[in-house]
Amino acid sequence: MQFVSTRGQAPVLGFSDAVLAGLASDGGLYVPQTWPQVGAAEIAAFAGKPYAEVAYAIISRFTGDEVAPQKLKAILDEAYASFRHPSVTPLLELEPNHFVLELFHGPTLAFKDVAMQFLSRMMDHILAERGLKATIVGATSGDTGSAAIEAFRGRDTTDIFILHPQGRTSPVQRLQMTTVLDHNVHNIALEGTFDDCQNIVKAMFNNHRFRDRVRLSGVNSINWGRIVAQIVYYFTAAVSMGSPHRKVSFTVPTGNFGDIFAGYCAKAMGLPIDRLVIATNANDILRRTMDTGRYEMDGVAPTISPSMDIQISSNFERLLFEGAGRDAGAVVRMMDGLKQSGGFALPENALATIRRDFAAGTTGEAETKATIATTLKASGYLLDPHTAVGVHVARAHLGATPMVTLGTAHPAKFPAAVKEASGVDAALPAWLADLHSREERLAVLANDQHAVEEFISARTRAA
Ligand SMILES: Cc1ncc(COP(=O)(O)O)c(C=O)c1O
Ligand SMILES: N[C@@H](CCOP(=O)(O)O)C(=O)O
Repeated sequence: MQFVSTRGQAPVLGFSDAVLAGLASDGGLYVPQTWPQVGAAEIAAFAGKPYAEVAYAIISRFTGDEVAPQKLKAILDEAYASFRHPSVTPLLELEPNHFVLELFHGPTLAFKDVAMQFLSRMMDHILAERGLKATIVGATSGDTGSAAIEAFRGRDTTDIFILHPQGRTSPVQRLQMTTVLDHNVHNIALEGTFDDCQNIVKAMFNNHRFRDRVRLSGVNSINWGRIVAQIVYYFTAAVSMGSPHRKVSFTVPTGNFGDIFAGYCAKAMGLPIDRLVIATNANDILRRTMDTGRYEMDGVAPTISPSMDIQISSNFERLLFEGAGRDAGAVVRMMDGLKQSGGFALPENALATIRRDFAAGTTGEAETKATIATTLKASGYLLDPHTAVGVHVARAHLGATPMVTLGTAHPAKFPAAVKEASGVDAALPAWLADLHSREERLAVLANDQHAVEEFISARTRAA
């Protein structure tokens, strides 16, 4: 399997090189050259299989012969043994025809663990085989950072540097990152927003001298290695709802568009998905884009679902590439518009294609809190604020087709918001119970690419 950049100028790469590259050298994102297909009989046969086995069936289509079958199986078995639920990503019925796919049974209580537990082992394997070390960078609004740090901590092949927006994550999210004191873990609290963190990460990738000198690699969902692992749970969820004989819709609390793009990939591979519903919080750039056909930035407002406080939704570029008929030139024009004037109009063909597969809705702050409270009262189920954004939007899109809302985080990651909405204290699990008394280590840096590069250069072992 080969991977091409959405901007058409970077070299075509195999799986391992695409994973190590993270962002393509032309600033684009890697996507598979073609979509491998999974036939109806094979989908049906996934029923009742262990999660790691389904993961192998999906992911091996992308790794091809680059990773030996036994090695890939071992990586997946180990990755999903770290989950505290035997199904890994269990599905429960919230109300008639509406289900929640719980993606938060991994070590850091958010859906990011599903991909990160795989990616860290895969990168470790690729680097060890080549006798290399890499510098991992990531931008986080809270969950990617903790999942990445947990997955990469203590590894010899990598040093990891995570940028989070100072004061804009929940305290639990921050502590899950800053209390990990392993020698290869470095936390940077940036004086800026998540978008600033992500801009600096992308700018470091586009500084080719720096990128090559420290052997830069990324763990945000710009890395194809993240997306590929997130495709799997769309298959397991749909199969347990009766696919391929029955269509299923998904509502996805959305920020950087990685999670919902994985749903699009599953559909492109043959999974009978009806609608993919984008659920945004008050930072509703994607819902507005769907309504108006223009992607227009207008500032980020802090919300009680902070992991989705995003304006520059990186993976939307992958969808634009697909929607525009894989016209890399059109993608470059749109991304230039974003850089120069903070917005762009979608070409008509792209908008029509995207509207065929996707719908969108927004949940405001008051509605998020009300959804947490009313859901608890009606069904005894405690939602985290991100999943609540999804549940509220999903309810407006319920129909004959079963709807699955992705449960992206555990409520205990956002105790203040959950308590305010429901009166309930969401307790951390035993392995995190002493989180608030652990020692913290972090560096506060200005929103300045040069300062971040100097910080990394002085500490990485990969240079
Ligand atoms: C809890 C939670 N929900 C939803 C999202 C949005 O997911 P994505 O960025 O893949 O759209 C995030 C962050 O990515 C998150 O941490
Ligand atoms: N919400 C994310 C933001 C980064 O998203 P990613 O999926 O691209 O890594 C977070 O929790 O950090």
